[in-house]
Amino acid sequence: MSDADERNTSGRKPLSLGGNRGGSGSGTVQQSFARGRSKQVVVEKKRKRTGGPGADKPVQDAKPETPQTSKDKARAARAALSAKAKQLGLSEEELLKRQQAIMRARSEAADRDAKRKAEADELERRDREQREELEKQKRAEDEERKAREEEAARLKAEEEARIQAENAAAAMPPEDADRAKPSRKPEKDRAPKEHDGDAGGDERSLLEEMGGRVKKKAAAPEKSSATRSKEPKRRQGKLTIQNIVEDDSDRQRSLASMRRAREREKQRRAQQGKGRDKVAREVVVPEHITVQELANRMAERAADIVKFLMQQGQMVRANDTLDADDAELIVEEFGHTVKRVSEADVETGFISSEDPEESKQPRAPVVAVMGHVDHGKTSLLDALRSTDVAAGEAGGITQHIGAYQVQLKSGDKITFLDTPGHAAFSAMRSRGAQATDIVILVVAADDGVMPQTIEAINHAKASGVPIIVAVNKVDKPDANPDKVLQQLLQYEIVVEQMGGEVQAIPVSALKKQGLEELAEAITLQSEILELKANPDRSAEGVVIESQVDKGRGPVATVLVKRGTLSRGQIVVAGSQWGKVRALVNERGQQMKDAGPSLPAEILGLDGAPEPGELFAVVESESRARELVDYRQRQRRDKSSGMSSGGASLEQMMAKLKDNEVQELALVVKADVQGSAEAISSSLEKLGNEEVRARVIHAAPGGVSESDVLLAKTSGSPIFAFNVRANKQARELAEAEGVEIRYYSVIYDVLDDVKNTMEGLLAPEKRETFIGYAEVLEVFNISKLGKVAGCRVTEGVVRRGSGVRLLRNDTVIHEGQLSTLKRFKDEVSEVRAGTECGMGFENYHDIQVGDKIECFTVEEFKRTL
Ligand SMILES: Nc1nc2c(ncn2[C@@H]2O[C@H](COP(=O)(O)OP(=O)(O)OP(=O)(O)O)[C@@H](O)[C@H]2O)c(=O)[nH]1
Repeated sequence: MSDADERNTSGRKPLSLGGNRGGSGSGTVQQSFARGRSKQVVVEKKRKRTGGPGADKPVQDAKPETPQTSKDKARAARAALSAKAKQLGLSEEELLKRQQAIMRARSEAADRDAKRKAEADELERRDREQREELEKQKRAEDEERKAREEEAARLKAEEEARIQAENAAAAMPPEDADRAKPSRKPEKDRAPKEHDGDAGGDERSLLEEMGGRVKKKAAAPEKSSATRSKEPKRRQGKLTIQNIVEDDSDRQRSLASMRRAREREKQRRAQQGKGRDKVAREVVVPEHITVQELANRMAERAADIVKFLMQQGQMVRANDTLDADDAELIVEEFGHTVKRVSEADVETGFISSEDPEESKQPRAPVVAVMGHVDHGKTSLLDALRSTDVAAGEAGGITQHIGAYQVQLKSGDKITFLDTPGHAAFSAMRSRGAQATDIVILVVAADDGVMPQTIEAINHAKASGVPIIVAVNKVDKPDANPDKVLQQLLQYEIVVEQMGGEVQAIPVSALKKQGLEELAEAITLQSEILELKANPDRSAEGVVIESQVDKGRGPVATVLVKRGTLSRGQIVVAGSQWGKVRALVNERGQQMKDAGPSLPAEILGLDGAPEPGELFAVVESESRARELVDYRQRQRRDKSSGMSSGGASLEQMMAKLKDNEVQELALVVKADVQGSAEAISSSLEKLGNEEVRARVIHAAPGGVSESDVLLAKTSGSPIFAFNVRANKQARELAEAEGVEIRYYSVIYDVLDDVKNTMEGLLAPEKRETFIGYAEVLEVFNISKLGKVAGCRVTEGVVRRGSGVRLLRNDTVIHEGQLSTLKRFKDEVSEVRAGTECGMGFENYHDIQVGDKIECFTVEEFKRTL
């Protein structure tokens, strides 16, 4: 040790383990040189680094240390070691060994860690290499596959091109075929490219496109199979003609499936389309519409509507009419939208607005002659016209309206309407008043004011038409004109003679007295009224009368109110229309045209219009048809009112239960429209709250087959007034069991119907009391139920008679006496003071002490 210390002082590194214990071992070795020379060399042995931080320190510190500091440190370390050994109770040796052992263990742990890390790095590297290898491989495979596909497509295209070229060559002359071959090839070459491009899109888009092109469709499955599995890849790999054939068979299957897909798509679109239409449809709903028509407009089935309404409790048929509200509900229920319109819009412009004042010219007054029966209306008109119309009238009653124009001596013209005087014609009279400017009220001086005189006054007043009173028959000895004028006061007709404004002219139609004065009065009145009309426009007016003439067909007597009616014009009158074939005046003369206030018969209509209806010239046939169709529809709806319009189950039940009112349906045919109307209005006035007549059809003309059919369906007889049934109608009526009754007097029609209706009246029931019985005992008899053992206390009891069971003087049952026994025998009657057994029909709650009242009921026929 001391040697070492000496050498150290000479600057040599000491060879000691102790001083360099931390990181390296060092010592001196004898190095021999040539020729026996030797040298002491200090050898320092570096220890391997250990992982521990404590272990590093001495090594790091060792380098920059000078030998002096190192020595000091070694000393310090030794001192610390000995201090620590002392502290732990160990010798320095032991502590040193322990520390060496710890160092070794640390070094070994560090080695293990390093080894593990190296292994992990190695594994990662190998894995990466493997992945790279795989990717490389995959890329190579992809390239190979692509190349194969292109090759396959090329071969196929070539094959197809070849086949087509062969076909073309077969079809063409040889030189054309040669030319065609190269030109078609590039086209075919392009085809697979198109494939590739399309294949980029997905399969669904192909289906939706529905191209229907075979090539496109063929590409889809091929591509999809190639991307989906490896199997087709293998198949494609072995590309032979066989392979292409197999591809063809694939294509066949694909086509079939595409077709199915196309069908499915079609269906889906159809359904979608349907749904869309349903929502989009706007349904025009007029005021009335049949179920069928509504179904058509909604593009639904009528049966579906019927079914729907049935579910709602309404029983309708396809031909039944629904009102707009019902139709709207249905339309909305079926998922459509509603557009309500008024069909009446068609009427707009039929009657035009007022003409400008400057276009108007004076016109003749239209005068209606009204009054009570036989007060001399016709005679007065005759006198005014100097023609005898009254002579030709059957039974002396004017059965239809007439219109005539007369020219006075002064040149003034007056149009007269001869309205009938019978009460049945009141409706028509009211129309006459509507068409008139002045009413001449004929009152017979010997008879005075009568019921129909009053009616005429009321009509005239209601329509605001001024009245001129003609006090007729002043020639008669018992004539009292003043009395007539006084009577009229009651009805607010104050004549001039009485200080009023109404003109009253005493006349005698028979003696032709006072006629001029009457004409003057009319002229004066019309001057006051300033009657004017525009003659230079299309004609409008009113139908006065109509009939179906055997030879001439439908004839309508019209009064032109403004404009001028000419032959050849198209006229709509009520619900009839036609081209004016002829215009005839009251004398039977043909006219070319008819101006304002002129009455004329027009021929050429397709039916007889209703009196009082307005007529007008229209510009075209189509316009006429449109109007007439609408009006006829309106009439049909009106006449079928009850049966159509949606009879609900409730209504049906109510109708069945409600037998209180009986209706007698009737069909009336008459010689002229006026008679038909008169009869139907008179008939409808008949009846009471229990029974009434309903005229379902009243028209002029003979009885036709259609009338018979109508009567048959409504279960009605036909009342033919002054007309006959044709042969076919007669035969049909016989076959169908329809009764046709012929009449020539209106009263007979009314009487007959009245009698029939009386037959429909429920007979009157009169009850007669016949006896009382008292219940003494009640027996239960198995077959009969409860039977009362009674004693008849008053009168007589009869089997089958009506009975009332009274308990404490209260009626608790009313019914029929079904059992009446004396001992064990059934008897028909039992008299007072006798005991008997009594049983009720369907009633068994009888108690001892009850009273039984017996009565009979008699029925009496009722009259209206
Ligand atoms: N003495 C006399 N008799 C008259 C006069 N006017 C009419 N008569 C008679 O009275 C009767 C009835 O006359 P019509 O002209 O038919 O009477 P109407 O009011 O037209 O009768 P209807 O058409 O049935 O409503 C006839 O017999 C006439 O001869 C008259 O001024 N003096």
